[in-house]
Amino acid sequence: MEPVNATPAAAPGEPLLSLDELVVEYRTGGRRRPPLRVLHEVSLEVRAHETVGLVGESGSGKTTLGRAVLGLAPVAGGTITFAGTRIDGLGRRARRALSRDIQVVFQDPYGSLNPSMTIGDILTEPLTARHTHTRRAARERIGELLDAVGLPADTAARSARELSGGQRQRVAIARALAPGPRLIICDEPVSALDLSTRAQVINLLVELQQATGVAYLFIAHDLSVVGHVSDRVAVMSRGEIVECADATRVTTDPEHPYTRDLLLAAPVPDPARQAERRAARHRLAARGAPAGVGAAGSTG
Ligand SMILES: Nc1ncnc2c1ncn2[C@@H]1O[C@H](COP(=O)(O)OP(=O)(O)OP(=O)(O)O)[C@@H](O)[C@H]1O
Repeated sequence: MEPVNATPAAAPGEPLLSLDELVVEYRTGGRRRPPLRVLHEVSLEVRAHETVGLVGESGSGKTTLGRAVLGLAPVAGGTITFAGTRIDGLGRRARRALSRDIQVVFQDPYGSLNPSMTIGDILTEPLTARHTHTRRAARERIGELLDAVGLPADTAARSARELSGGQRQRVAIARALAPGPRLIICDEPVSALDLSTRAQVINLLVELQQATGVAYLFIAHDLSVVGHVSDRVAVMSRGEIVECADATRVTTDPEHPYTRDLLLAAPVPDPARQAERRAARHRLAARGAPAGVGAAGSTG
């Protein structure tokens, strides 16, 4: 049987994930055309037990950064280190072993769960795949996981298509938690949910972190959501991190003009600020961001 933890544990505050001058390039037009550079020498650290928010306009490279950590994007330069071990360029087997430590929750709760499987089977897979649990132990663990994410035990017998978006996202979180990871990449985990469900799922993620000590890399385009859950926030624009600091600082006293525009573009009830907000959204649009960036499900 393989060891329960493939990499040594890190104490709270110690570096867990480190990106050092990471470059990602996609080959889009065959060998003749130069590759498309999507991440430009990005450096970022996630410490054990902390949440780092990654915010930026659509197309800035946030998902690509998460995919690079998961070994799913082509790294053309720099390094990725997890708990002291270099993980860029790992072979398939080592990458599979690492999947115990690094998990992911995607945005789309409708696309990320196989509708032809029961929730029990979906949760059994990560528990038995590496022989860490017998089927019987897995059944017990599934009960605990469902309870931890606030779902009744009989959810195990249901299929994903019988569940709401919020319930599905809870299952996706339970699946990510199943192997006992030390880092979960949350890629826009609440963007597809309605406002009240968003708050519930965010609170759940915060509670689970307090209970398990898991670290999050929390990717979103909405600075208010990211600021709420994160210890530190990194702001990404056009494949570069333009600002990275304490979450309160970034959301109340940002240094970079781009971060200030992200904040200003967020929806506010105060009509006196609407003109300011429109101007910020125009500036963001001029940089290539869509008009909705920074505005959580809002208009005007
Ligand atoms: N497989 C791919 N092949 C070529 N280009 C890609 C690929 N994946 C992403 N890109 C490009 O990389 C850039 C960054 O995309 P990415 O999805 O990382 O941005 P994002 O900040 O996560 O955006 P969003 O918030 O819309 O998800 C975009 O220009 C995108 O078109």
